Order: sequence, then structure tokens, then C-alpha cells
Amino acid sequence: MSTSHLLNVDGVSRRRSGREAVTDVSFSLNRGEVLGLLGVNGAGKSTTLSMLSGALRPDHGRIELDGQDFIAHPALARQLVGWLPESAPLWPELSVEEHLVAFARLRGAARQAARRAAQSIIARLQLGDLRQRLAGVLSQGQRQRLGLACALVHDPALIILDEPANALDPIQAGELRKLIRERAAAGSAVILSTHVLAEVVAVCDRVAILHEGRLRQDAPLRGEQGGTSLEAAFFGIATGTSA
Ligand SMILES: Nc1ncnc2c1ncn2[C@@H]1O[C@H](COP(=O)(O)OP(=O)(O)OP(=O)(O)O)[C@@H](O)[C@H]1O
Repeated sequence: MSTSHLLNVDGVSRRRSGREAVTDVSFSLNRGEVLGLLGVNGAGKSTTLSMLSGALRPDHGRIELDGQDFIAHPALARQLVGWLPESAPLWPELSVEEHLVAFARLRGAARQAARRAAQSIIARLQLGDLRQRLAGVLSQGQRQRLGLACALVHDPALIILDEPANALDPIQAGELRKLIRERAAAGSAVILSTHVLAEVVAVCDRVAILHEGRLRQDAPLRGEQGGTSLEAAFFGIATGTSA
């Protein structure tokens, strides 16, 4: 397997509840690339992302991150991966700032460095007004922004976002797109799972389509033309009418 990519996924499979949720999925991702992950409900997107985040172990296959065997060394995830799951795991009794310091510390930062990292992501995500607010009283969109900040506080090489625009207003959704491109320009690789095709066209370089646990397409996206052909490809695969 090539080690020049940041991420190499090779023949990964995982069963859940006695059924194949993800089967023989392979793809690679370079630094600076944004990959959109599409698929109908139950296609296997979250299962795939959970494996890439280190939270779920594949039954078969190999994942290589930054040239290292990720399955044998799941602790790599702590420093190299930032994961926003479908619903961000937050502690209701901790403030926004306390969350970010705690996440930075969990990722290995020393106390002062964790405080600096927290201040930096608070400023970047415009969370200053919410700094002292307890997570338990945040609105849904505010919780989502805090979850995103927790995923990014340690400046990870691989950013995994599972439906990150959920509950965001149009202004915040636009800010999210800018942030994703900014992180990619700074050298991170991003995987974005979403049901919104326009979001993929707006922000992704490549799109992968999962269906019934299998990767059915992995192709670059190119401008408006990409949007039209993406819709056709998605519906073709989802309805079983693709060539
Ligand atoms: N915690 C779990 N325990 C058992 N089975 C699960 C679990 N999570 C998902 N599955 C099953 O694995 C398969 C893939 O689900 P997954 O959540 O990965 O799909 P998805 O593409 O993320 O779907 P959605 O778009 O609805 O979020 C489904 O058949 C689902 O029922």
C-alpha cells in the first residue's frame, strides 16, 4: 500500500447486528483534500466514519494513517484525527470553554497549550459570547458549533465531519464551508458526510458514494457540471438504475 497519502483505507469491512454494514471499502485521501461521503440512510457512512475515527474496529481490512497502521495503534486517533459524530458527545454541566480545554488536554496538550488552543478555536468559531455558557443550555445549533470546535481544537491532520451542518442556520452553514476550505488549505484532509448534495458541490474536491455498505463511486468533482452529474450518479446508485 502507498504511504504517500495521509489516509489509506484498504478492504475494510464491519458487521453490525449480524449484518454487513460496510463491505470491502477502499479509498485514499491526501492532505489538503476534501472528500464528500454520500449515501442513503443506512448506507454505512457513520459506520465507516466511526472506524476512521478509531471508535469502531473493522472486522477486516487495513487503515493506514500518516504511514502508520491505525488499527494496531488506535491511540494515533487522539492526535491525528478530529471527529464530529452525528450527535456531539457533550457534558451538560461543563461550559463551552471547559469543554475545549478538556478536549485539548485529552488530545495530549499541556495545561497552558490547551488554554491557548481553546482561546484560538473560540475566536475562530465566534464562540466568545458563549464561552461561559453550560453545554446543557445551548441551542441545538450552538451545540453543533461546540462539537465542531471540540473536533478541531487540536488542529488534527484528518478531520471527520458527520453531517456537520445539522441545525446550523444559513450564516453558520456558510461559515462552516469557509472553515472546511481553510483547514484544507492549511494541509488537513477532510471527510464530510452529508445528505445535502449542494453542500458537497460547494466544498468538496471529490465525492464517494456508499450504497448497501459498498463504495459505488469515488470521483473528482468539477464545478457546476460536477453538481449535475453528481445528482444523476447519486440517484442512479440509490435507485439501482445506474449503469
Ligand atoms: N450501533 C449500531 N448497532 C447495530 N447496528 C447498527 C448500529 N449503527 C448502525 N447500524 C446498522 O449498520 C448499517 C449502517 O448504518 P450507518 O449508521 O453506518 O448508516 P448511515 O449511512 O450513516 O445512515 P444515516 O444516513 O441514516 O445516518 C445499518 O443497517 C444500521 O442499521
